[in-house]
Amino acid sequence: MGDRMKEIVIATKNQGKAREYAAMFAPLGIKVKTLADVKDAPEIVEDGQTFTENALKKAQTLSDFLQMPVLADDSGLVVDALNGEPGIYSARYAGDHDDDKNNEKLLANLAEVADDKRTAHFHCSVVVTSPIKDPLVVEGDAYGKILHAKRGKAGFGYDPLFFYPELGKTFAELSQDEKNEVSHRGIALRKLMTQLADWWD
Ligand SMILES: O=c1nc[nH]c2c1ncn2[C@H]1C[C@H](O)[C@@H](COP(=O)(O)OP(=O)(O)OP(=O)(O)O)O1
Ligand SMILES: [Mg+2]
Repeated sequence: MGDRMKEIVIATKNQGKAREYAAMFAPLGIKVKTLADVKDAPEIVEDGQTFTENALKKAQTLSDFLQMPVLADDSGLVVDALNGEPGIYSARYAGDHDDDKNNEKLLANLAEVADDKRTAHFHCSVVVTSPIKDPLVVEGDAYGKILHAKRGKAGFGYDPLFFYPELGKTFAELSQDEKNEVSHRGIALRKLMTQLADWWD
């Protein structure tokens, strides 16, 4: 990592994501800032057709505004029995960023679906852009199953319904470090780390 890279700006309003990035960047001595720390940040409309398009738009909009490198994360839950829904619409599936309503709608739509058909994965596209360089793009996926009721209080979003078979727990039953070790976001960020220092300098 370049000597000057002590801080990274993430184009996110999601405090759950921000906590996860903060935990993963902390051991590297890198502090995380988010849209909450940026004054008069431009509005970003997530109208892409893919996670990666949306992440590119979030990052590029803010790095053009700040004239510095910016990271963005577009992520969501892809449910096989629902033809990939909610997918890129995960944040506004039922209510706009209403996790409880989103989880209720997911359970309702899966009510008739048998256990062995409740497979799903979380996807995460992470992009780093700059005003002058080609973007870095990485992705990660975590595979599991959707339960019939919530379990656990940690995490955010769909975590309480997402059962991760390898650990026999939902993502909401994992500590921050445990989740980062296996999550779509952790996988994507570890891929990014292998390229970020070269890109940054
Ligand atoms: O690890 C996760 N655990 C549980 N749920 C998750 C996770 N990762 C994404 N998700 C869900 C939450 C939200 O419903 C959507 C993300 O939507 P997404 O647009 O990427 O994020 P967002 O709008 O909350 O914040 P922002 O765009 O400002 O980064 O997928
Ligand atoms: Mg969003």
